[in-house]
Amino acid sequence: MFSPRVVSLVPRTGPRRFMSTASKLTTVEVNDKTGIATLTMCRPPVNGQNLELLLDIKSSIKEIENDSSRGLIITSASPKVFCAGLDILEMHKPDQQRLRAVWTELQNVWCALYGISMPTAAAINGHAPAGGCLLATACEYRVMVPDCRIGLNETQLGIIAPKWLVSGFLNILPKRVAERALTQSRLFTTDEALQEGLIDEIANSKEEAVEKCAAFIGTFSKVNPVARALTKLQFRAENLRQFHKEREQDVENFLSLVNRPEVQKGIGAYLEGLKKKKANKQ
Ligand SMILES: CC/C=C\C/C=C\CCCC/C=C/C(=O)SCCNC(=O)CCNC(=O)[C@H](O)C(C)(C)COP(=O)(O)OP(=O)(O)OC[C@H]1O[C@@H](n2cnc3c(N)ncnc32)[C@H](O)[C@@H]1OP(=O)(O)O
Repeated sequence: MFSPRVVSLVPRTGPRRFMSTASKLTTVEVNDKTGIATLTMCRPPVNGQNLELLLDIKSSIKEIENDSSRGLIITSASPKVFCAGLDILEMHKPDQQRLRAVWTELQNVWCALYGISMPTAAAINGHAPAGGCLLATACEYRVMVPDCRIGLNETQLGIIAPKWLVSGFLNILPKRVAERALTQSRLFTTDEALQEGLIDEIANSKEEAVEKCAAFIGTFSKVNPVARALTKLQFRAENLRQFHKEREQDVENFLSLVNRPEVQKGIGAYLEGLKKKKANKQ
């Protein structure tokens, strides 16, 4: 199902690049000068998080961690979308084993990104609903391009974002704003996200967003890395501990929720809506 990764190292002069996986759903590029790794999601058209993309993101995060990079920037190869969240096709009339694996891998990706000790930043070069927002809020810093949307819109699909999924969001936003946003399925525009503190900066292009993320990571150059890492993990330990306690039950909750007839109906209607949108564009 998932082919072994092929790692090809290009010369150490100039930026070093290693293609993460044989399937190429993500790439990892390490800048030799700064030591910062950029993980790019490359599953057109919208980086829908299917099982293979999730496995690939997880492997790339682990690869970056093992390579002892100075920091991690996550971004997307798609021109308009950072990540559209879970691939809705994985949830519609699902294969049960695969659905279980999808949710388990979403948990694994979150856990790997949220709990990594090195500095992390998201260069949000397009829309970031649901699972896209999850990735961005697992990072320590967010830079977003104009005229895009970010947020947790699960209730719109009739599903409930569990506590661990909301914890990154809650690290950033006041509880009151987070509660209202989740219950309203609110997708913040770039300007609103900046105003509320959901993102830290706006950049005019993906390149500028990556540069700003690198500058953020650079601010730690004079900080003791072990002290930094332990401090970060101290802030995140309680959410991670709670997650590990509940992760198995969370998989069962997810399966039972997604399999409910009314939720299946809602997901089907949502998919139809996405298709109609495309037809209206043509
Ligand atoms: C106690 C708790 C118990 C249990 C917990 C249970 C559940 C919790 C689960 C919650 C976790 C996470 C959930 C999710 O991530 S659900 C996914 C939510 N995502 C969305 O709603 C985004 C939908 N997409 C969009 O809004 C737009 O596509 C987007 C991203 C703004 C881009 O717009 P645009 O550039 O105009 O592109 P199109 O809309 O034309 O889309 C192009 C193409 O992609 C298809 N597509 C888009 N999004 C998805 C997706 N998420 N999955 C699959 N496919 C997607 C779209 O249909 C088009 O396809 P086509 O074939 O028509 O070209």
